Amino acid sequence: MPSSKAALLSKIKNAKASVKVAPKQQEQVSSEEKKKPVKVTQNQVPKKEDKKRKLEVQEEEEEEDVQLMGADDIDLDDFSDEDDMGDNDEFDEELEDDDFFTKKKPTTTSSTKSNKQQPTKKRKQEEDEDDEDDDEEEEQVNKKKKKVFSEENFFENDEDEDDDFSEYTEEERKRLEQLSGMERERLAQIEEESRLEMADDATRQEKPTVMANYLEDHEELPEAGEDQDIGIAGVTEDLTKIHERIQENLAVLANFKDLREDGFTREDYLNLLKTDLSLYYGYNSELIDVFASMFSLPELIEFLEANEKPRPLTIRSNILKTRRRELAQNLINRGINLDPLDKWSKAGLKIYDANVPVGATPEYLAGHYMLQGASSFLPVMALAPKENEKVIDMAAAPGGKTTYLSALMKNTGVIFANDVNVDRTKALIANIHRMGCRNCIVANYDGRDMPQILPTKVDRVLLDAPCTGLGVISRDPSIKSQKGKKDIELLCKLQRELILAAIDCVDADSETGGYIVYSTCSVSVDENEAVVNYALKKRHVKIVPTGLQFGTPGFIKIGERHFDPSLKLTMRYFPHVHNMDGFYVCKLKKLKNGKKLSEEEQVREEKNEQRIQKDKSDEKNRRIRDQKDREDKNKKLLEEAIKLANGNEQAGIELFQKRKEELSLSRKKFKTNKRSEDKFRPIHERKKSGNRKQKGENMNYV
Ligand SMILES: C[S@@+](CC[C@H](N)C(=O)[O-])C[C@H]1O[C@@H](n2cnc3c(N)ncnc32)[C@H](O)[C@@H]1O
Repeated sequence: MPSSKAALLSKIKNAKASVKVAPKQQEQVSSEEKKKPVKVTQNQVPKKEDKKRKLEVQEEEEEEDVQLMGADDIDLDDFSDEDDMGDNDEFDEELEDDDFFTKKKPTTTSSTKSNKQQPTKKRKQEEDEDDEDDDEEEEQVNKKKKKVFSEENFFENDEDEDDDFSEYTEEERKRLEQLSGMERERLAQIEEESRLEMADDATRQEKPTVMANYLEDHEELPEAGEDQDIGIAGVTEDLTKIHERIQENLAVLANFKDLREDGFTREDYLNLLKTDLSLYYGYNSELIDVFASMFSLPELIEFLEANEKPRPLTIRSNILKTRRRELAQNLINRGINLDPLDKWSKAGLKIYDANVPVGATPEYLAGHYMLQGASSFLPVMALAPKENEKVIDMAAAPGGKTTYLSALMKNTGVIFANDVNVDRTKALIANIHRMGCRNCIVANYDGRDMPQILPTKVDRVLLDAPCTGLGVISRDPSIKSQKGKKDIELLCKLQRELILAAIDCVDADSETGGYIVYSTCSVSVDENEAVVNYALKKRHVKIVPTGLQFGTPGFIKIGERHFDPSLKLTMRYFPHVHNMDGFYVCKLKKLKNGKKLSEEEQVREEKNEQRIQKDKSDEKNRRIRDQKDREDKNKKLLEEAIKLANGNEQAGIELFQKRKEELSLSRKKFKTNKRSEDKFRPIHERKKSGNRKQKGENMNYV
């Protein structure tokens, strides 16, 4: 340490002493109290013994909790499926002798709760480690401090001095008393300056050197959206190093003003971060861009991390064939370790582990359940079809949602289960049969054509649209590298066309329904909010609440893009927030049949309508005029005929009628001649003469 700094610190010690402890107070402190351990300040670590005791108490309490909630004592009412059964009397009656109430689940179930126990142990271990860390840290801090002050040779024998300045030698106290107020102020100022200087030193020492380190190993910084070689040409750096750089970069971006390295912009750091994220997690740069535009940086990391872990395995019990508690019991007997899915579902079961393949049990083959991700329940619950309704599942294969719709409708009404992919309709048909659904008609059309094909409008439509699958990356990691902006673009065009078709299939005047649910298993805004926003502009629909108990509201603003405020009624589900597949659910109510036009289209349409009306009235006036002309002509002819009959009215009328017949005959002859001539003339000329003929007819008509 430079000697000037040592001198400065020595002054500070004196100043601290003078400011902190007034001589009078000092006298009041008994010698015994002086020997007491220094009081614990905010930054100090609590004593190990206290911490240990606290942990023991905490652990005892948690053990009690775990015992109370132990696997053997699971409340079997949790398996009730009454809600989903609706008012179906057959299922509503309680099973009085249901041994589910008395039987305990096999002890293997305890692993279902081991999640609850684990944290306690883990926490204790962590706390112990923390304790050790804290102690080590404390020791190190003390060592450092001792070192600093021993350099000053000031309080070198006083181990506690830097924790508290309450103990001073007689000599020091005398010196303190001699200090004038001004000196104290001056020294306080010096202390402050020195403190700032030291803080600055510390910051400088801790400042991460992300960019400098990167440029030591690389020729230049990565450009925005640049994909780095990974796998094929070999990973350019080891992942640990990339991970460390990600952490440091995040720290810099979180405190950019203080931690940035000179000469680098925020954008440089962001580009490097995105490149590192795509290398570390194995995404193409386009997808990282898509996600980075949706989440804050810490949330982006959480999302990417969540995609690395599997989601819980869930099944949906089929109330057309069984009750959930019955199914649960049967599966437990087969060694499957499960629990009710959650409060919000009366049909779902969460599987922890199984000794048998869950997709091949006799119960599965008999259609007692469907293997289905928890988030796939949600669009069907939002659509909430009623018994005896007409419903379309526009993109239905392999039928997870169709079969749920069928169960909620208790096999009544009709479901048009459609899918454009003929191979996938085979799986759809198989599932419909296995699950005992008798109200489904399977169709194989492009959903966009359905409004024209279906003979009738329906009460509700589910459009579980084809999408990029950006919400189910943990199930299919190939999405990370294989999907990009082009896929999003193509799919959102199809999604827009499908959503309009779905709306056009619904009867706005349906007495029980008039609803459309749009869902995807993608998290991208383009495939979700942007599609619904488009539909709001094109059709007479409004967004209504989904009726789902949880979820994150849809985006109404992202970057520069703004959507209709009602989009906050739509629901999003994220792997890192809800521990389920990423999903989007929007419920629409159809207000009026027909298209909704843009302002420009409306003006055009109105002008067109006015023109049609004008044409109609012109035609009417022309007819009246023609009629009047004919009457005038006839009157003139009759007068001429009477004149020719020398005033004999009767003879004049006869002459007039004869003349009319002659005119009529000559007109017929003219027509026939024209037609036979026409046969030998080219079509375009015939048309022309036809036009002329019409005009001529009008002129000759009497
Ligand atoms: C997300 S999957 C549907 C999953 C299904 N709803 C379920 O729960 O089992 C999307 C489906 O849309 C189908 N599809 C794609 N384009 C379509 C179109 N133009 N019309 C109808 N279906 C389409 C795909 O074949 C695919 O089966």
